[in-house]
Amino acid sequence: MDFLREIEGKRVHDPTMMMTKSATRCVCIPGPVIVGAGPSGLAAAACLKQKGIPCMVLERSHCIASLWQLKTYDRLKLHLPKQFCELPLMPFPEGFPTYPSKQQFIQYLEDYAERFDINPVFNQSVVSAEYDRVLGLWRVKTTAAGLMKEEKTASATEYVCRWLIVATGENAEAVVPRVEGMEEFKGEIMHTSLYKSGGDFEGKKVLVVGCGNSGMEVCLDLCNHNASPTLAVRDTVHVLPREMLGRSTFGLSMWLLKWLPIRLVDAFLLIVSRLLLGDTSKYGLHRPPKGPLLLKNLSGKTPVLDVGTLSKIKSGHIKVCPGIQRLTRHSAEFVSGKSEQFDAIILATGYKSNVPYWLKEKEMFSEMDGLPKKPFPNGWKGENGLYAVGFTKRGLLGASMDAKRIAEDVEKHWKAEAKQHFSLISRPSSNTFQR
Ligand SMILES: Cc1cc2nc3c(=O)[nH]c(=O)nc-3n(C[C@H](O)[C@H](O)[C@H](O)COP(=O)(O)OP(=O)(O)OC[C@H]3O[C@@H](n4cnc5c(N)ncnc54)[C@H](O)[C@@H]3O)c2cc1C
Ligand SMILES: NC(=O)C1=CN([C@@H]2O[C@H](COP(=O)(O)OP(=O)(O)OC[C@H]3O[C@@H](n4cnc5c(N)ncnc54)[C@H](OP(=O)(O)O)[C@@H]3O)[C@@H](O)[C@H]2O)C=CC1
Ligand SMILES: O=C(O)C(=O)Cc1c[nH]c2ccccc12
Repeated sequence: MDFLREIEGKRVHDPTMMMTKSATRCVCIPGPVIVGAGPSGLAAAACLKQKGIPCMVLERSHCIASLWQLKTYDRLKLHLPKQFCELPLMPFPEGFPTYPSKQQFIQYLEDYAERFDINPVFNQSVVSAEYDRVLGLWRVKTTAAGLMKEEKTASATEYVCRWLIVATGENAEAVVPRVEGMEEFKGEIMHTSLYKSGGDFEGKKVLVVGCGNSGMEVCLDLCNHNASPTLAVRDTVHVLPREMLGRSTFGLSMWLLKWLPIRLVDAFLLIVSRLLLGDTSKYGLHRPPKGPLLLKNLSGKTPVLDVGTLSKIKSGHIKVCPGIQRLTRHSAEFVSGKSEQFDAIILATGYKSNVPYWLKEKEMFSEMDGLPKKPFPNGWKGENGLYAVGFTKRGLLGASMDAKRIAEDVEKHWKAEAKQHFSLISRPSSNTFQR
């Protein structure tokens, strides 16, 4: 990282330093700092690199794409066809199947980082980022992830930069709901981010809470490993077949949306789903009043793309129950008043952004959900060189769109500033300082 310049060692004016008597390293970055080395951060870095703009990527984990490498289950595949999941500037390898496996996707991301020579600084958790109006620069503070408290303070670093690109993702933290009686329950309670395989639950009765794509697929996986899953569904859900009429449901929807209003495309999706899947409400999966694409657009709620779970529900291998009321030592009581014994509980209750915890600038991101306040497609740009990549609720496709826009925008400023800099250094008088 030859473009780094350590501009300051000990910072005597730093209040934390005065308290801890330790040093905060301060590093000045000429280009943007990108927070997060997931697909979004990598895409932004690649687009910048292609334009000759250096950047620094900070990652709290020890590897790239930590969500995919560390927090997803073994049987996971992309559930949108590969052409909708490619990052900019580098297609998937020819031999990849339509729905690449998690391992294939991770390999692609590793190759992507190598191809664009992206070398994130690992084990760096960004704990605060603040715009310094006097300097006109961002101050991004990190601690070394995984260290003890004292060591963390000792290894604190402040990165100073002109542009800050937030790429920490919509899925940065697991949502773990409070359920009455949770501490009494004797079996294991695990969030899907820690779930790997149904093999760990063979022969067990498992309650899966939440029926998004994770909950539905985990039920199928449990079933395939001879466990007995029950799915707790507290609300309505759209289940669509992953494919219809020989095409991917997602691809077909995007194509139809070019010609037809969303209302009609939704009506079409519901008719075909009814023909292929039957009436899902017969099995406890009631559909929302709004159509699947309209609901996705308005609330970000992703329809479930069925990869075989529904047939296991129909055959009775997966049971469906209403939401949980409370837990006891060995059982769950549902809102219907019924209760049932379980050996383990898997919380498929989703994820949330962590931006409000560390970004001190409060204009761009909502404090409520940690997502940009401006609706799609305008959420990528904030004030004073602040950007967001991967917060569109439109998966990897949305992240790629953001990354390209951000790189184009930064390039404008980068060129303008380089020009200014050049004209300053090339002016004869600029060689001498006039006091
Ligand atoms: C199980 C699952 C399957 C999915 N499948 C698909 C799919 O098939 N197609 C699709 O389009 N989308 C899918 N998604 C959506 C998913 O959000 C994207 O695939 C993608 O991972 C988003 O990339 P990202 O870089 O924005 O976020 P992430 O992949 O979450 O990466 C963010 C990175 O930022 C790091 N980070 C977070 N906070 C900090 C901090 N404070 N300091 C430093 N680093 C930090 C994290 O460690 C992480 O490495 C899936 C999501 C899940 C959970
Ligand atoms: N193969 C693939 O490509 C896969 C992709 N994904 C993607 O990953 C992302 C995350 O998906 P997922 O992990 O399923 O999370 P989601 O946010 O999509 O779903 C969470 C589910 O948990 C329910 N829930 C939340 N809180 C509670 C609570 N307190 N009590 C009961 N139920 C609760 C929600 O219900 P409610 O609707 O009522 O809030 C919802 O059904 C999505 O974008 C998804 O599409 C996930 C798995 C596989
Ligand atoms: O996987 C996700 O959560 C996505 O955001 C991508 C996605 C999956 N299914 C969809 C249906 C409509 C729009 C986006 C998606």
